[in-house]
Amino acid sequence: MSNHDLAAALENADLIFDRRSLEREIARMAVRIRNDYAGARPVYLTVMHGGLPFAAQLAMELGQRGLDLEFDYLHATRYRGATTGADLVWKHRPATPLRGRRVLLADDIVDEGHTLHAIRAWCLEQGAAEVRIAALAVKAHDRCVEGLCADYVGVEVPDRYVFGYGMDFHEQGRNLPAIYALR
Ligand SMILES: O=P(O)(O)OC[C@H]1O[C@H](OP(=O)(O)OP(=O)(O)O)[C@H](O)[C@@H]1O
Ligand SMILES: Nc1nc2[nH]cnc2c(=O)[nH]1
Repeated sequence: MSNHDLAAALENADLIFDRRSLEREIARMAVRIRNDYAGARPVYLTVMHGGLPFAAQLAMELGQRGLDLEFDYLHATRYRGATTGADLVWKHRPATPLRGRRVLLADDIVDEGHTLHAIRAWCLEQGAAEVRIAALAVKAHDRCVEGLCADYVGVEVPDRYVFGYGMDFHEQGRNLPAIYALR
């Protein structure tokens, strides 16, 4: 049994976005993305693990609107189950050649922005023609890396540790269909 009990965390957290409101925001985001990528077939990179539920939901909304995607994924982590960030560790890099391609990154959250900043830089080093970021959530504070800004954002979350809809509480709770913020 983990020291970090999910049931206790839920008791000590506020539900800030339920599934219906998140999926409504994802559908809105899909309309913008589909319009921006008309005639294109982007490489769609899911940032594991946290980006998985959001990336799946967004992909379906895009497919419904006629935008085809080339799927691949990567895993770069700096939290590794903890609630504060450290150095970024790459666990998997995408196999798809990125040279000359339009890349769309799908991740759950931009907090301090270090993760997506490094991932975007790596994609550009690989020769990507363009890299855009779709994030389910951005955290409201002024500690974000300069120059890192998501192109497509679902919701803004408070400056508290959040979990659910892909985001973990000590590697638990990723498949909760809502976002919670610890008090
Ligand atoms: O903006 P930052 O402060 O860099 O934090 C955001 C990153 O943190 C989380 O990943 P994490 O390192 O927890 O890996 P995980 O997706 O495997 O949980 C999240 O999925 C983002 O990728
Ligand atoms: N689960 C989770 N992961 C994060 N990575 C960066 N910030 C957060 C956060 O608030 N919650």
